[in-house]
Amino acid sequence: MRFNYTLKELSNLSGIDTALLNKYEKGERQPSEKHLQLLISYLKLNEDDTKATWIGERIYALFDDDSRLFEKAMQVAEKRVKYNRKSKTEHEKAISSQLSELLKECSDLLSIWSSKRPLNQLQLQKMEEYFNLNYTYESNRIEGNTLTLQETYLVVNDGITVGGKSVREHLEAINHAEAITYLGEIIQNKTVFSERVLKEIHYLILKGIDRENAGVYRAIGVRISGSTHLPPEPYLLNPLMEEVFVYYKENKTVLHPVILAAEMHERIVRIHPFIDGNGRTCRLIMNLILMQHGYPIANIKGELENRLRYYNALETASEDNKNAFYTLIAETVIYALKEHIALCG
Ligand SMILES: Nc1ncnc2c1ncn2[C@@H]1O[C@H](COP(=O)(O)OP(=O)(O)OP(=O)(O)O)[C@@H](O)[C@H]1O
Repeated sequence: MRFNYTLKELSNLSGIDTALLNKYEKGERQPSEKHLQLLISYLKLNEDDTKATWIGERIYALFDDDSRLFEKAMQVAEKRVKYNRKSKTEHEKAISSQLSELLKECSDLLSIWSSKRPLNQLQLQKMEEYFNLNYTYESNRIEGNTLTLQETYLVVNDGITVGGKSVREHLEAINHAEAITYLGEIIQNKTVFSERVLKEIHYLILKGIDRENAGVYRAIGVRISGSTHLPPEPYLLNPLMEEVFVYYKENKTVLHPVILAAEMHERIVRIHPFIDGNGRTCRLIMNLILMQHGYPIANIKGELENRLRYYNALETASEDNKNAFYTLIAETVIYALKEHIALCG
């Protein structure tokens, strides 16, 4: 990498230490992603070419002379990239006529629900409290939390400690409720959904439970209990998650919002970027996208039959058949809309 400034000048501009800049220039060290971005902007480098060279160097350093491992890893990466680049037409192919009907029903019910609004402030607040609490209860129930709906209410609303239940279970209820409030703030502030937002939501989920891993991608391999799907190795997380957000950017105005929400849930949970809390975080992401489009929270129920349907749909989705997962989410959205409409009379 050649600089058109003296090291001192560039250091003053970019805030990068001169000794480090010296090593970057001599090729003795690779810049971090943050430094690379700074260098691209201050040196006015071609972003794509510079990033491609940088990634190439990192891959080379990672595999060194192990060409067998290199080829295998490249195949995995290529498969992922192809998967992420699926076009709208391919999505449409995955949508059965029955699912198209369900999506139409979602849109029609949304129009009815939108025409019922605005409700008076108190009515809206009461409804939100009711649905948000149910959502916290069910989402945590999927994850294995044993607090009942009533207990969840007491913990979240009255700060009451329930005898015989662990501190962790209490924190999970409080954290999830807080994460829903955060979704509301994102929508109100019109914050764009990004990787930073994803990590902030995850941070809220694990806050006070696992300080080290809250809001941070995992550094070790994970397995999903009961699933044959093997999430990617940690060194692939950053590029894969970057792809997910490229996908989001490219498709957010193209796909039906219910499909977009389901896709983002499925794509992120398949990568399983966090050590724990992936399910709850992905369900929150899905709901953030739905809410951004005016839909109410889609609450996947935690009772056994429904939980199994949810897991099975994710398992077949990881084998590239997403119809069952899309259908589950569309039906959950329809149920939520009908509940909301019924409550408004
Ligand atoms: N076959 C599968 N492929 C991809 N993801 C799956 C599969 N089966 C289950 N999952 C997802 O993985 C989640 C479990 O991951 P993890 O334990 O990190 O999340 P959690 O939030 O702690 O728990 P939970 O998701 O049960 O609330 C499930 O909730 C579901 O969303």
